[in-house]
Amino acid sequence: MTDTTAAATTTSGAIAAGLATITTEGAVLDTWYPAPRLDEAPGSAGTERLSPEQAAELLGEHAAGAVGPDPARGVEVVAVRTVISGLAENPLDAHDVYLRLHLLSHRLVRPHGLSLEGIFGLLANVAWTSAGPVPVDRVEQARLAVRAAGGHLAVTSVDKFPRMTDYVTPPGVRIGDADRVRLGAHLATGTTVMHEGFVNFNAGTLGVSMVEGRISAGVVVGDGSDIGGGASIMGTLSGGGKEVVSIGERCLLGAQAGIGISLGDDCVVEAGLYVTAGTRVTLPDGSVVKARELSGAHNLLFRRNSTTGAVEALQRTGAWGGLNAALHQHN
Ligand SMILES: CC(C)(COP(=O)(O)OP(=O)(O)OC[C@H]1O[C@@H](n2cnc3c(N)ncnc32)[C@H](O)[C@@H]1OP(=O)(O)O)[C@@H](O)C(=O)NCCC(=O)NCCSC(=O)CCC(=O)O
Ligand SMILES: O=C(O)C1=N[C@H](C(=O)O)CCC1
Ligand SMILES: [Mg+2]
Repeated sequence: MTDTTAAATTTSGAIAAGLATITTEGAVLDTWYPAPRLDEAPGSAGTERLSPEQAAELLGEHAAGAVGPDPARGVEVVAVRTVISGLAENPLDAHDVYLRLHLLSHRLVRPHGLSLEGIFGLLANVAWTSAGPVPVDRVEQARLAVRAAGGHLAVTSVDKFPRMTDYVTPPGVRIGDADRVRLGAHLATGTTVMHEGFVNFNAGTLGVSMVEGRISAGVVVGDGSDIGGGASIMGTLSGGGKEVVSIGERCLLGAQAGIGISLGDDCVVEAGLYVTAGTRVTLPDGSVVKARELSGAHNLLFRRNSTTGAVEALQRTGAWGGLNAALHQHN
């Protein structure tokens, strides 16, 4: 796993061997790729099943014990090798999508560095359980089978994406609640995601950050920025939003604040203030602009004037204090 996040050239592809969970009807529930890699000339796209010898060679001697049918869950685990010929091309199937999500979480590709077009149609909805992925219509059968063996089936989520840490556990990060980070999140070294924080797929941090709020799909947060408790960064997957928001370096999004425009570097949003693209913002000279006109500007403080109620953007002076180094340097 590299830590430099080679900005993926969109011409490159990827190759990985992995273990896939497949239902008796042939639906792919997941594929885990322990060591994916980028490749400039990977060959033709697609996924092939591996022979036991190939699986041992590419995944290690323990692969043999990890494959085979699991009647309790109604699935079979198979060893596969997946090739993506070009990351700019759209994903072909669920194996391909899983490899792309792994590339992001392994920090081999930054958010927006590959196509994720159509992924919701390619991914199965899965019950993510303590016994592994289970088809949603087989949960009760799996629960009984696990109980019959003296166990207890925990279902942590029912979703198209598993939590990242069950597939990729990047070094140099802290995550208070693993359920809050989906596979496909990109967490740079020095990032801490506290329990209230959330990081979606194709989104995340590019440097040291404190994340106590929500980083929506497509959003990237620059080095040195702090996303305060319960803060919201608007996404574009639902609700009509069109602008993919980014947060620059050394920004502070205050607790319970929200932002629907991009922030440049060294910006602060007051705790509790939600700045949407259409918010009318008063500037120091008294003029009023829509917040979208300030999108990406550096060094601004957004606040709601507590005597007039007007949202104001002020040129920032001084520092908000920055991140507490002690919370990040030992990640
Ligand atoms: C907006 C700021 C940045 C302002 O702070 P500053 O330190 O820059 O300024 P200040 O010293 O408070 O104020 C400077 C001057 O501006 C005035 N002033 C300040 N805010 C004002 C407002 N809203 N309207 C009108 N005037 C205002 C002050 O009275 C003062 O005036 P004079 O000059 O006349 O004296 C702050 O209030 C804020 O919201 N910070 C965010 C902190 C945060 O949320 N961190 C994330 C923690 S996350 C967390 O804690 C987790 C908890 C959780 O889960 O919720
Ligand atoms: O990184 C941590 O750990 C943090 N802890 C604080 C707490 O426990 O309240 C909040 C900020 C980050
Ligand atoms: Mg939990």
